[in-house]
Amino acid sequence: MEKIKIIGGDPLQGMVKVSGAKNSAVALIPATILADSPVTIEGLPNISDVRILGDLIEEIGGTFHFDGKKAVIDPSNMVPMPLPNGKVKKLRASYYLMGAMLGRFKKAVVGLPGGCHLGPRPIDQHIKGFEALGAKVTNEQGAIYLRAEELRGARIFLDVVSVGATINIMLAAVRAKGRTIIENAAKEPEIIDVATLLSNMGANIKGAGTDVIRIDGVEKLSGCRHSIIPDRIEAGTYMIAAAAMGKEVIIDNVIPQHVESLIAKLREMGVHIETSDDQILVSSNPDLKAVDVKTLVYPGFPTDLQQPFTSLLTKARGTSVVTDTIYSARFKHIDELRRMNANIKVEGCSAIITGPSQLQGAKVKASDLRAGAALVIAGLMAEGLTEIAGVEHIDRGYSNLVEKLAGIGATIWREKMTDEEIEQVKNA
Ligand SMILES: CC(=O)N[C@H]1[C@@H](OP(=O)(O)OP(=O)(O)OC[C@H]2O[C@@H](n3ccc(=O)[nH]c3=O)[C@H](O)[C@@H]2O)O[C@H](CO)[C@@H](O)[C@@H]1O
Ligand SMILES: C=C(OP(=O)(O)O)C(=O)O
Repeated sequence: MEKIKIIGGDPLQGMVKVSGAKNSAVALIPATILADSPVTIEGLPNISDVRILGDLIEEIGGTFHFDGKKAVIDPSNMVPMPLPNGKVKKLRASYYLMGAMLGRFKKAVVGLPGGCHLGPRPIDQHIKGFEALGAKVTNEQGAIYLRAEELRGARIFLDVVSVGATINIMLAAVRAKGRTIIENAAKEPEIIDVATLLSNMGANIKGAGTDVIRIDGVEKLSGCRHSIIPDRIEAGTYMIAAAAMGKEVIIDNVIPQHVESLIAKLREMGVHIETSDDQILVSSNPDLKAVDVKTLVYPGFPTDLQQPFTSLLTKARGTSVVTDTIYSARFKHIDELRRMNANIKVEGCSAIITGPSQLQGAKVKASDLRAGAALVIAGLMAEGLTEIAGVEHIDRGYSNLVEKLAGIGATIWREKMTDEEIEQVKNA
């Protein structure tokens, strides 16, 4: 086990390159199950979620050759091997194996997924979609059993706007007989990316990126080449780090339109931002203003940036209120920020931050992926040494985070934890 160490206070300057989007990658890889020949995906992030999905692809008989950026996946010899336990518990997106295996084999057994603990994360809308397409779905001892004689297109209205359910239903529907219409669909850019891959494989999908998606089932999907979109959450994380400590930082390989809600909030705080086709320049201002933020579905402010943004707000003058309407309990980072001298209280689904506070280095623990990002940003701002445990959460979603931040001037490194430290963290 490793920890991240940061000596805070260094100004950030230079260019940081964003990797491919985690939340696309983890759907694109399972989507390849639906093809009958090899698929090449370029620009994948080198994160543990991707590597674990690669292992799962191999567990069901596929091949996954990954060089840290490009993966060649051959689905031709895959079989509907049950995956009730094991690696499926290590990430959230293993739920996409349900839709993809159901779509190809008309049956699947997949354990309930893991991923970040953000309060309840039901998958009832995924199951409602599979059932509407004709699958019988049961939950037996924590694994979902899916079976269908045949899949038939259906009209499905999602009760809640869900990224995972929208993509999973698309995966199950692309090879179903007839037309599927998903209403109240999620509109995140990752959904368009997955629809683009499926279309290049031969699927017939219209409307991805709007709240009505129409899919006309086809019999066969074939291999192709696909280039993934940049990670808007990783880009946002570096933009927030730059707003916290940056002289002038250029975020490279970003689609500025994907982070418009963040750009608007940073400008409201007084941060200077310039955008071009695929870069964003962020220059900070020592006197930042407090702002209120509410997380919403895309194109609203993303819940995945709520935690890192909260760290930044400790530096702003006045009182900020951050409300998470997607995950009302996504506040496990707050106690750790308080340990670092932040003045924050949580009321219901809101965090109330009073600033500015000069954060102080401390030993803290990341409880989940974006809590980890929040603590890294806090460590960059803090006086003295911060030590962050729980690095395995950060490794789920950030490719070379330490190297990228060191490359723009941060004093940050990884170190092996001693047995005693591992014990202390486990018991905390
Ligand atoms: C792998 C991946 O892409 N993860 C992202 C995805 O997660 P995920 O796809 O799991 O999140 P959803 O969009 O499904 O969840 C949105 C909301 O709907 C609720 N819900 C969802 C499904 C369901 O069947 N029933 C239900 O009630 C959830 O509890 C949550 O309150 O979108 C989240 C919201 O943008 C992001 O935080 C995650 O980073
Ligand atoms: C919540 C997240 O991931 P996951 O859904 O994979 O747990 C995230 O990326 O912030």
